[in-house]
Amino acid sequence: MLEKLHESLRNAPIVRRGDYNYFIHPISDGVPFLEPELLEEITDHILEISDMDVDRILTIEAMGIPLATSLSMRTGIPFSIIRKRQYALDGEIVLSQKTGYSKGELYVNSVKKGDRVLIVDDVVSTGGTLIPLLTVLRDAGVEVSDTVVVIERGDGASRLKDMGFRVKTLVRISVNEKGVCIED
Ligand SMILES: O=P(O)(O)OC[C@H]1O[C@H](OP(=O)(O)OP(=O)(O)O)[C@H](O)[C@@H]1O
Ligand SMILES: Nc1nc2[nH]cnc2c(=O)[nH]1
Repeated sequence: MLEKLHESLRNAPIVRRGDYNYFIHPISDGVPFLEPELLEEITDHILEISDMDVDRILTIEAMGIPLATSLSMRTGIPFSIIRKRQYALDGEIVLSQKTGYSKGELYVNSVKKGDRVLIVDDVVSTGGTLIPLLTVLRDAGVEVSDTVVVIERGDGASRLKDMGFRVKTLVRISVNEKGVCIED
C-alpha cells in the first residue's frame, strides 16, 4: 500500500533552510517531476479514507494544487485555492501562516458560514499553516468534513488533534540531515 509514495520519500534529498531540514519531494515540491502514477496512488487512497460529501475542496497554494486538481477531476467537486495573495473580495478571510522556514499571510475566498469543505494539503509539519486555517474556518462557521494531508512530520498533526481538529495523514516521516525515515 502506498508503495510509490514510500519509495519516493526514501529517495528524497534534504536541503537546509536555516535550521530546518527540508526534504524535497515530487508531491511537496513538484521537483524533480511528479509522475502521474504517484499522484494516482495518493488520490485513490485519499478517496478511500475521506468524507467527500462536500460543497468544495479547499487547498493551499502551491503544492496542494495538484492534489486538489486530481481529486476534483475524479469527483466533480469544485476546488478553491487558499492564496498567498490578497484579492480583497467581500468575505475574504485572512490568516497568518508560519512554517519552519517562512511566514506570511494566507487569503481564503469563496467559503461562507454553513459551507461544507474537505481540506487537502501536501505536508503538515509544525502545524503553523493548518492550526490558524482550521481556527479561522471554525470561527467563520465553515464545516470541515475532513482534513487530509499526504505527508506528516513533526508535531503539527498531534497539536491539531490536541486542539480538537481531526487530521488524516497518509504517511508519517522523520527527517534529519541525511534523509527521510518512514515511521509507520
Ligand atoms: O505544518 P507547517 O509547518 O505549517 O508546514 C506545512 C506547510 O508547508 C508547506 O507550505 P509552503 O508555505 O512551503 O508552500 P508551498 O506549497 O508553496 O511549498 C506545505 O504545503 C504546507 O502548507
Ligand atoms: N517540501 C517540503 N515541504 C514542507 N513543508 C513543511 N516542511 C516541509 C519540508 O520539509 N519539505
